[in-house]
Amino acid sequence: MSLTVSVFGTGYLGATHAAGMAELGHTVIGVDVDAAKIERLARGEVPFFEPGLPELLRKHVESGRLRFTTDARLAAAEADVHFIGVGTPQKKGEQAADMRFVDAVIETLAPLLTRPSVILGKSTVPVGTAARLAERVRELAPVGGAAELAWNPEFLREGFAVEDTLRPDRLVIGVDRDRPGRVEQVARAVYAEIIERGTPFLVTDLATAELVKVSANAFLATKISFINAIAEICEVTGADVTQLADAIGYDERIGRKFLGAGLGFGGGCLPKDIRAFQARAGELGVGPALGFLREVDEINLRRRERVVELVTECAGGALNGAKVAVLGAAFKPNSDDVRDSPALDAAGRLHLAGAQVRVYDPEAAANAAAIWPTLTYASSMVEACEGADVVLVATEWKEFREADPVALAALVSEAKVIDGRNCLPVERWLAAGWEYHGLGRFA
Ligand SMILES: NC(=O)C1=CN([C@@H]2O[C@H](COP(=O)(O)OP(=O)(O)OC[C@H]3O[C@@H](n4cnc5c(N)ncnc54)[C@H](O)[C@@H]3O)[C@@H](O)[C@H]2O)C=CC1
Ligand SMILES: O=C(O)[C@H]1O[C@H](OP(=O)(O)OP(=O)(O)OC[C@H]2O[C@@H](n3ccc(=O)[nH]c3=O)[C@H](O)[C@@H]2O)[C@H](O)[C@@H](O)[C@@H]1O
Repeated sequence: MSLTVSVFGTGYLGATHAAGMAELGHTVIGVDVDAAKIERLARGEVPFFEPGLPELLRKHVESGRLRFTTDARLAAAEADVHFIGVGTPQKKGEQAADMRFVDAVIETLAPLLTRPSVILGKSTVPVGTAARLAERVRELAPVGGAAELAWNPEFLREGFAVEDTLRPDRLVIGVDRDRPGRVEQVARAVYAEIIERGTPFLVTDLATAELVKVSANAFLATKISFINAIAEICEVTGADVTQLADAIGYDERIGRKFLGAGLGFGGGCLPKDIRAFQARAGELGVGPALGFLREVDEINLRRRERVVELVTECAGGALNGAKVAVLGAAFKPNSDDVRDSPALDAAGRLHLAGAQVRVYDPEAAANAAAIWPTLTYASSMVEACEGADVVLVATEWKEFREADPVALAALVSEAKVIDGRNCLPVERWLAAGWEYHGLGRFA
């Protein structure tokens, strides 16, 4: 069944979700308060880097199935289902999530709902938010309880956003058990094509759906920090964390995924989500239950310091004036996102410590420069490496993993590389004469 849906927020999540909904056969209206972003999207341009998304978005903009507007009234007038995909960043100077964007959508949209409608929240929110917003919708909507709200968390990964949207591992929808309505049925219609393929479709209460999302991210963050804690032990014992991860990863109960030791996790989600989760647990009087997430955060941030330490050692004990090539600024490859990026953070720390840093990233330089305008940005890997005393691989772009170590060795001043993502073929780099340092291996 083809529906008309709106998506509030057209950032990494919202723009992908809007294009994905169109691909599933629905008519879609993307709504954002950022007029410049909406203008670009309406022309069929994606204002950020996400593989596969430009093609999908353009296809549906051109067919007329996907439109963009800044006018919430248009969405309220035409759509029966409204997704909320606006940001929930960390509050400045606090651990908690800033809910003002989600709240603003409800305050704008709910009074415009003059016919039975369904609101599906996708943003990552503190547990208890959905129940609060459901109440607010009933208060504000002219149709009262005929405007229903459910929570439908999103699990997409940047870099694989289109694939994850169209072929998710599971769909979760949290509903208000005390007010059974038509929301579950509508959600089933929205995702019919995905459900028909046998994708698990879990219907829970509101709190469980909210907690599923933050628990998943907390688990992923914990897994990464676990292996990075072991990397610290490997560094003082001469052990190799990548071999160790392979060995424990063969145990199916553990699994090899997310045991990539290195510079640690960053991005617009894992760091702020584990902090917001701790803050919420504190508010609920169960702070100690999530005390371990503080350690997870600390282990993660220590990896950034360790990289600076390694660069300093490679530069002969002092960073002042050392020429450092930093390859990568994005928080992960196949993304231009630099929010809480370990790569950019390490580059910034090196710069502040007096190193002459030249950063190269195939997609993220413009976003990086907006945060760190005082860093020097090279337009190629070669330009970044020319004359460098130390090369730091900070984001595992394919271009770096597959770089020719012989050619690079001829460009640099000193052939010393720190593999901040344990992603380089070590034997090739050693054979090309490089002094190689990984994290948790060959330290
Ligand atoms: N980026 C990702 O891969 C994923 C993000 N999430 C969650 O999705 C939410 C959004 O994340 P991102 O897309 O990364 O954020 P983002 O910062 O890229 O995009 C947020 C968008 O919301 C817009 N916005 C703010 N107030 C608005 C309003 N009142 N009405 C309409 N639009 C408004 C902003 O202008 C911006 O374009 C967050 O809660 C995040 O935790 C969940 C899964 C994946
Ligand atoms: O809530 C969200 O926004 C999303 O957060 C993460 O997705 P994403 O932030 O796009 O990226 P990940 O692939 O999870 O990587 C996060 C960070 O962990 C790092 N990482 C990942 C894996 C690993 O083994 N080691 C490691 O250091 C990456 O380099 C990156 O900095 C989750 O994987 C998604 O399921 C979730 O929907």
